[in-house]
Amino acid sequence: MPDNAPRHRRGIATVCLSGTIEDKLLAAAEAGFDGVEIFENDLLATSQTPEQLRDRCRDLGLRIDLYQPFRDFEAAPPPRLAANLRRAEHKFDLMERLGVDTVLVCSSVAPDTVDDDDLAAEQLHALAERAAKRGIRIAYEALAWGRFVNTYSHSWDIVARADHPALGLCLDSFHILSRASDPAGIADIPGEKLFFLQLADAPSLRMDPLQWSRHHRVFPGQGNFDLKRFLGYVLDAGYDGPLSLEVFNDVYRQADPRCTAVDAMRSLVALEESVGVPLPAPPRLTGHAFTELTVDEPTQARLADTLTALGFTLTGHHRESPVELWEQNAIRVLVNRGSSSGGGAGISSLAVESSDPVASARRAEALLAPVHTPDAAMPAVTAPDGSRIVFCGPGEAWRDRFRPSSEASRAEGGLTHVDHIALTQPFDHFDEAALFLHSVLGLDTEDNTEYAAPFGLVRARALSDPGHHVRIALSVALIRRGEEWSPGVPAPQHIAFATDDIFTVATTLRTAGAPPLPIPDNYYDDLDARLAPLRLADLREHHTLYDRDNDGEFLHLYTPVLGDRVFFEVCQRIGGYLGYGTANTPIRMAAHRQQRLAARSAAA
Ligand SMILES: O=C(O)c1ccc(O)c(O)c1
Ligand SMILES: [Mg+2]
Repeated sequence: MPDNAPRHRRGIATVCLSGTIEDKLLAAAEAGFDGVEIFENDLLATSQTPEQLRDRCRDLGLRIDLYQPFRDFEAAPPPRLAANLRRAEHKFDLMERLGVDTVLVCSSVAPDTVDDDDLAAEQLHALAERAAKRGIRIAYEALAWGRFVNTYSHSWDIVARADHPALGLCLDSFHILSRASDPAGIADIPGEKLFFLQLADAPSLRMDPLQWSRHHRVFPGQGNFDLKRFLGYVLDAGYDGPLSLEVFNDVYRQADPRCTAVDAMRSLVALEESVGVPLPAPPRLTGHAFTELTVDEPTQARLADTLTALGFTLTGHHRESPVELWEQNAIRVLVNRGSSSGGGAGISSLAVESSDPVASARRAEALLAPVHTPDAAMPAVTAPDGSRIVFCGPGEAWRDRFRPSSEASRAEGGLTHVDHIALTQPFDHFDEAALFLHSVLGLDTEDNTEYAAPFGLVRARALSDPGHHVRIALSVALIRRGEEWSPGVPAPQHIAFATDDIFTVATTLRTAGAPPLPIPDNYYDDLDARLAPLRLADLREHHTLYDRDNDGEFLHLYTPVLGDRVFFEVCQRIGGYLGYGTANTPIRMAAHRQQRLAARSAAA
């Protein structure tokens, strides 16, 4: 898209959003969409008349861009054509009342569909002829699982054959990319024959396309499809209709539609950027400026003890708020003695060093992130999990807010910098959070795994800036956790500190009376069998976990959980290892569980 071209209108299908059509329309409008695709089931379930819906959309500033879907029309056995046309006329009546001029006809899936392109073209021509009389257009879409028509090139062949001005194509990125069709041919289709464009991404899965499509679609940028390339061909063809999102997804079906709509809009803005619509570029990130923990009264002493044992020093007090600054080399932990949001302690802010905090905030704003600028030099945004991300400039201006402690200089312990921050996401916000970090901060996904943990399946996705200065590891339960098994347990979070000498850190911890989280012998026996690390005895002695890949090694240990949710990791990267030791996470979880039970029975 050239810079000065009017931008494409932005749309969303009601099927993307949870709730009834009233909730969906409001959410779409509030997120700034220009139009909607009305999914038939949403219309059937409302008591509003089509005229009322039309007026509601108009009042909300939404154009109804598409009515969908109309199924099993083309290449029906000829005796059924009359009934199909009658069915269509009913829908045309409805569309007139709604004030929508384009209907999506998806390729037939009926078992008795006839394998005959001439018949398909002839029937679609008859449909278009009737539609044209009423000012209606037919957008024909090849479903990836269509009985005979399941590729865009096949659908284009039939549309070209039918040759009617009221008949064109609906292209849906899912159907095209899920079958690994080459989208390059789209550029050769005349733009005026592209009536509608539906955009969806999806994770790579080996799965029947229908199941994949109906349950696992995600918004652009949240999956593995190359939508930038796809959209490039569509725009090259001269398409000038709306960019409309059509995502069938089990999580979004039950999530707050207002969050989903904002997430959806963010995905579209980011996709537009990838095809040349300008946004403020993401400034370079150079590290974690500070991380703030909000801690309740009962947990404060334990946190102070743990930080001390890890080699931190209390170096300052906030001039206005009950916030302490703890430091060690390039690590700054803020301890906010305000009331935590539950669970004893929680990461309330994550501050990154940006080469241009004001530009970071401008980009965030363009991507619909809630921006707070109580201090223009240090703007902040709220992430989907509710935590704050603060953009700090290179000059450490934030330090002015702290009165240095008289008792302490900055310690020079064995921990050097923040390696990563790990945040368990609320069930409904995982894909949204990953897209947020990717688009707003410019982080890229570098690790995507799933594993079976003691309390269920976990999906983990780590994102990092290109220089590996800011790494954020997200995880989520794959299936919503039952409350009975884990009543009120808040999502765990941890900060991982880097060291060049993990065994010395472990020894220091033990000497300080705060030994690392115990790891069972079974783990080390297996480690010996699998990887036979050179320093197995040291690993075992120091309760240090181990991982290795082709590029290097990873050694890591953990503290117990403080309160119910926060703990620390200490890790040492050797060579070019870029992972997070994710394979060891179930071991760590079981060990934390054991420690929690032991603490509980000691208290009883
Ligand atoms: O899953 C379906 O049936 C369905 C319906 C309409 C669409 O546009 C689509 O892509 C899929
Ligand atoms: Mg579709």
